[in-house]
Amino acid sequence: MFIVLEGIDGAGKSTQAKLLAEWFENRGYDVVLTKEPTDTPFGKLIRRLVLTGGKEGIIDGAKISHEAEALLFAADRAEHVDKLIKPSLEAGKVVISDRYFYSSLAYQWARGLDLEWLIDLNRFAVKPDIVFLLDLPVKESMNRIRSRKVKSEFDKIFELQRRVRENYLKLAEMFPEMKIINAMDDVKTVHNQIIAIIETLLGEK
Ligand SMILES: Nc1ncnc2c1ncn2[C@@H]1O[C@H](COP(=O)(O)OP(=O)(O)O)[C@@H](O)[C@H]1O
Ligand SMILES: Cc1cn([C@H]2C[C@H](O)[C@@H](COP(=O)(O)OP(=O)(O)O)O2)c(=O)[nH]c1=O
Repeated sequence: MFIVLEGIDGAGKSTQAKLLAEWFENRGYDVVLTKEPTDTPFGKLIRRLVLTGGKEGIIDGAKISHEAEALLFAADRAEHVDKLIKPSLEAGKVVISDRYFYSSLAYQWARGLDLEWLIDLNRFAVKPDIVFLLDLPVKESMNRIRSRKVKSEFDKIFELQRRVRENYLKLAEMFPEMKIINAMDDVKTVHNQIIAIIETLLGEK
């Protein structure tokens, strides 16, 4: 089974991914907990070129184009799918990924790129069985991760996150595997919402 967690920064994805992995492990499943951007050289390249502490990616004094950003995320994902996700699924493991191609659709679309081009670019990515979209107002997510962000960047980040949240909600209407979870609730309640859906899914398998 392949499960993905999506949502804006600070929505609770890594918290819920860990809890979900433990839930499966306690039931005897072999679990692979992973994330994008990855920790491979491709993911490290993205962190160095694109995610420079909340600032725009800069190479030799020039900003990286949004197209180049999208291609870097897709290259990291192609390696992720080929080297970890596909082999793990073929070995019968449960794969839980904190972010996947839906992040590229939501974020790179919010940067002004064409959604159809982004969907085409990511067509190689195997479809998950289910995607939990942890949805919450940007104000709440920003409160949760206040310490992570530079204050001067606050307004710019807020506006981008607002667009990203809207994009995710639009994507949830286009991709039936996406389930919207109210991430405003406490950690345990959000976990229980996720588990209820997983149990239904396991019952169907
Ligand atoms: N349901 C929740 N209610 C309140 N705080 C939460 C909740 N889930 C996570 N947090 C806290 O919010 C912060 C961001 O959570 P995290 O799981 O790292 O989000 P993400 O991986 O989506 O960026 C962390 O400090 C975490 O402990
Ligand atoms: C996977 C992915 C992430 N992102 C963005 C979302 C986040 O703001 C950022 C980094 O992801 P994040 O989950 O914050 O990773 P970390 O905390 O380990 O740095 O990258 C994209 O813009 N496109 C993508 O395809």
